[in-house]
This record gives sequence, structure tokens and C-alpha cells, in this order.
Amino acid sequence: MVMNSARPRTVAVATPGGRYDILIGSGLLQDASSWADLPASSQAVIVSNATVDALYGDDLAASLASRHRQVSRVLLPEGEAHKTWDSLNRIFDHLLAHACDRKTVLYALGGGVIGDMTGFAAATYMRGVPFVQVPTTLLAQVDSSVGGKTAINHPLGKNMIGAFYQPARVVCDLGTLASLPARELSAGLAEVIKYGPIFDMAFLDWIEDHMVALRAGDAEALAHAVQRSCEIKAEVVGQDERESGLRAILNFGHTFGHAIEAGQGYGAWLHGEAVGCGMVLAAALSAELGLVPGAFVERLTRLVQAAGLPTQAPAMPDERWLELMRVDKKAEAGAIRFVLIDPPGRASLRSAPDDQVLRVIRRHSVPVASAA
Ligand SMILES: NC(=O)c1ccc[n+]([C@@H]2O[C@H](COP(=O)([O-])OP(=O)(O)OC[C@H]3O[C@@H](n4cnc5c(N)ncnc54)[C@H](O)[C@@H]3O)[C@@H](O)[C@H]2O)c1
Ligand SMILES: O=C(O)C(=O)C[C@@H](O)[C@H](O)[C@H](O)COP(=O)(O)O
Ligand SMILES: [Zn+2]
Repeated sequence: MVMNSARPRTVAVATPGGRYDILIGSGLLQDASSWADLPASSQAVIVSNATVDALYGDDLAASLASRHRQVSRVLLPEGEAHKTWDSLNRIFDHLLAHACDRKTVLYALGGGVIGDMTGFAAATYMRGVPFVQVPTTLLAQVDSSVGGKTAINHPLGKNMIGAFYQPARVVCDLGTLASLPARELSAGLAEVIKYGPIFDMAFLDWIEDHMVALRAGDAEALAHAVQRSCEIKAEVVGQDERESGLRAILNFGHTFGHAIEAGQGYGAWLHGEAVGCGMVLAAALSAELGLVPGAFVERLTRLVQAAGLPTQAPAMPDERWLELMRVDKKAEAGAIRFVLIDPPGRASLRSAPDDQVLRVIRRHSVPVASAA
């Protein structure tokens, strides 16, 4: 399914704190000799879950064995509903039980849930130990493994407790995408699509032309999607690591999306599904405010649908939507702010009158009355 490229593609991420590489290729898990060059005297701890560990845990552990004096694994319960303090504590329990010191390297083997929690554990264990992102979902390869946002959820809001903490390296083994369920591949495509409207409309054209190939797992198409997405994310994070301005564009679709995830109960909608639908709502709000033509909303809606993602939001009462969106991290002094498109290919952070926001939501969601 995915080609065996001899040399991995490399994308560099440069932040004020240092620089690291994203390696993109096939067979990387099985051969860590080219990339696991952190202190050999250190312990390695692989953080994963049972599903991913069964598929790739042995490969990674075997390949790290020659690079580290000891390799151990800690498996967390699976899914968004477990992106919690309890799971985080399991990592700390393991690290302390194995006498892990400050040189210990954590390897996040899995999707964004594992990556976000491993990063947070690495940021805080002994006030900071190195970690390597080994993303195994499309979503994690194109987005969550890059840029150093780490977090856990709170029942009242997504990613509410976390830290900015960059990985030492990101290793995207495209071969792992072969075992990804179709629904998870679609979820990853949402974050790929995101980069078009906010940054690169030529990439949006390319995604439209290659959607069938991407969904079929075409190796070249996936490799390009991962590389271009990482290039754009690296460029944005390089300019604004801590989201004091530009980086907020990466949150396109997320004000609505996070409200859907928290409002429906974490895990009911996948993050990528909520973001796909959230982008349709954010584009529609951009049109409502006269920033983009209606044709752009229709184009984005067709593409999100073509990716196999929902474009109609779940039924929630108006007040519930507003309550959920008011806790968004971009809100200021109680004012909800959205990433809006203006014009296609560029985005900015804006607030909008509640009645216009609710009108857009009503137009693009299941009516509350018919929800039951
Ligand atoms: N830090 C960031 O910048 C950032 C960016 C985007 C998303 N996120 C976060 O990422 C999370 C979503 O990540 P996700 O979509 O990867 O979900 P996920 O981590 O829940 O993984 C999806 C599912 O796929 C399984 N899986 C993983 N790799 C597999 C493989 N190769 N083959 C078969 N099954 C596999 C997992 O066990 C899991 O059940 C959310 O919590 C979101 O908030 C963070
Ligand atoms: O890297 C970023 O910046 C992003 O916003 C990427 C998003 O896709 C991602 O879901 C992120 O975790 C959302 O961040 P949050 O600050 O809104 O929790
Ligand atoms: Zn996201």
C-alpha cells in the first residue's frame, strides 16, 4: 500500500527554543538507527495503547533496543474519553516505578491522544524530559505531532490543561497508515483540508484532485499530503510558537468543533469529524459576515463530504452552543472568537454577533426538535 522510500523526506521546525526535524518515510519504525540518536545511556519509555502496541510496539521496541540501555512500555486506555489526569498519572506511575531519570526519552507511539498526553507528561516529569513523536494516524502525522501543543481534556472544555513543549523529533512512518480504519483516515483528512483555506489554496486544489487517491491509501498521495501539511504547520509554528497571533489560524473550525466534541461527550465525534463540520460552519460564518462568497462555502462543504466527514452539526440548544464556545481558549473577556476566512487562502481571528453565529449553526445542524 505505502511505498518503501529509501531516504525519508525531512521538514524542519525552528522555534525560539531550538530546531527539530520531522522525518517522513516508510519502514522508519523498524530501523531507528538513522533517527534515534538521543543519549544512548538513557532509558526509553514507549507510551501507546493496546491497539497500536499490538501492531507496532514490538517493531519500535526492538529497533530502540540498540539505542537505549533499557526499553519499557506503558499502555494507556484508548480513545478521546481517556485523555485525562488518570491516564497521565499512569505514565507518571510507570516512570517512577522504573526509576526513570531526567535523561529518559519518552516515545509517543500512536495517534493524537497518545501524542498530546505523552508530550504533557514529558513537559512535566521532573520538570521536563525529552520526547519523540511517532505518530501512527494521518491526523497525528499531519498535525498533532508537530508544534508542541500538549494537553488533556476537562469535562467542560477540550485541551484545557496543558503546556507548549516541543518534541526532540517527529518520525512519521507512512507504513503505519495501512492499518488505519477508514473512519480515522477521513478524520485525518479534515486537518489536511484545513491548511488550504487558511494558508494555501493551491494545496486545496491538489487535495480536491487527489481525494479519491488519498481515501484509497495511495502511497504517493499520502506522502505528499503529510509533507505539505507539515511544511505549512512548521512555517506557522516557526513564526508564532505560543499562539500570540498567527498560530491561531491552525484553529480554523475548532471553535465549533471543540464545542461538538465536549457537548456530545468526548469520543462520540472524532476530533477530525468535529473539525470537518466545524470548518463548514466557520466558512459559512465567514460568508454570513461578507468575507467570502457563498460559492466558497459550497466548495468546502463538497470537499469535506468527499473526505467522508459530516457537514451537519448535532442538535444542541442555542445556549449550550454559546456556553461551550465561551470556554474556548481563543475567547477574550467572554467574547467568543472564530478563525474566519478572508479571503480564501488567508484567515484571521474575529468575533461575531451571537445572533449571526446562531443563525449559521441552525442552518448547518440537525434541528433540536427532531433530534430525539
Ligand atoms: N497537539 C496538537 O497540535 C493537536 C492537533 C490536532 C489534534 N490533536 C488532538 O489529537 C487527538 C486526535 O488524534 P487522532 O485522530 O490521531 O485520534 P486517536 O489518537 O484517538 O487515534 C485514533 C484511533 O486510531 C487507533 N490507531 C492509531 N494508529 C493506528 C494505526 N496505525 N492502525 C490502526 N489503528 C490505529 C488508535 O488506537 C485510536 O483508537 C485529539 O485529542 C485532538 O485534540 C492535537
Ligand atoms: O497546533 C495548533 O495550534 C492547532 O490549533 C492545531 C489543532 O488542529 C489542534 O486540534 C489543537 O490541539 C487545538 O488547540 P487548542 O489550543 O484549541 O486546544
Ligand atoms: Zn485539530
